[in-house]
Amino acid sequence: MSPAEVRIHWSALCVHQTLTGLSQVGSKEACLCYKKSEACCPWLTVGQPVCVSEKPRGADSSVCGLSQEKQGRMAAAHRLVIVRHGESSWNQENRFCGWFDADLSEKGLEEAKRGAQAIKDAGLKFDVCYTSVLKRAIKTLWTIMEGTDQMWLPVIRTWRLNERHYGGLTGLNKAETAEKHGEEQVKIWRRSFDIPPPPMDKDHPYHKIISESRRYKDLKPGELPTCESLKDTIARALPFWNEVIAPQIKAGKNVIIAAHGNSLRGVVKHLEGMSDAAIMELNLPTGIPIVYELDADLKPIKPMSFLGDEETVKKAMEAVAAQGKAKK
Ligand SMILES: O=C(O)[C@@H](CO)OP(=O)(O)O
Repeated sequence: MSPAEVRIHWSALCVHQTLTGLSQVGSKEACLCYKKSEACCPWLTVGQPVCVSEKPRGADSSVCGLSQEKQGRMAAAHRLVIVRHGESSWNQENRFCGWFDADLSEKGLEEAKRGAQAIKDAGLKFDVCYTSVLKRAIKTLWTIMEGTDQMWLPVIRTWRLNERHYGGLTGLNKAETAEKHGEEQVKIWRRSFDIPPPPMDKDHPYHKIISESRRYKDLKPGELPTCESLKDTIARALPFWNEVIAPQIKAGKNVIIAAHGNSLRGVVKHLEGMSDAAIMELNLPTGIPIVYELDADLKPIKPMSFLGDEETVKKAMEAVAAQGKAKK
């Protein structure tokens, strides 16, 4: 067995589910796992053992460490921080939100404040901030800027980082929708890669407030969606990533993106080269900043790292996944 080359955060393993030995991962004493497919984790080689703990069982702790040479080879050229907004009032009510401009709940504001503190504690500084045109993401960003004393930074807002448009499901309770249509169908609507929810008709209660909002007046014909799959969301977010954000990162700017569960899942899928199947299982927690270390080509050199304790992150991800379950 060749020595483990990468120390990996266990929650990142659970996210990708492309590693063997996951049953051992819950324990702090977890040992070696192996990547089994090319689906994701570009920083790992298939068959390469990876260490999922500080001290793998039955192995010398030096097995975990990166050699000096490896550390040099894997040095990050850039760092990117992404953060999903804190809990919104519609997250709290468990309603499909999409392009509806729900505000942060009190808990969401507290989550954003904790996220700000974590960024401050990590000493992260930014040069430019990107967010959507929806207040739950904008306020999360403000809270982080305030809490880290960086309120002077430039902020670029774009509809291209908006949440995925939930079409006709907008405003519906997720658990009630699961009772009516089944949990499987709701999972398909929430997490499938290319199956969109039903479109939002003109007589939908939230059609006017969303589609006639002044913030979208400059969109070109055909750009204003009536519903979006994750694939559609990526298709409108990626041009902004490629044309605006990526060049800034490559120019050496420290970037933070405060956006939404699904627009950020799109960014993660793109960065990590995740398969359409693997992205289905990724649920991003609200308000917990995520740090990526990137090489010069903006490929991650290690798994995403959460600025939050493992247990909180795990629970928050599970809670997001469970939103689509029917009430018992
Ligand atoms: O309702 C929404 O807009 C999103 C994010 O809150 O939900 P989901 O996690 O179901 O994609």
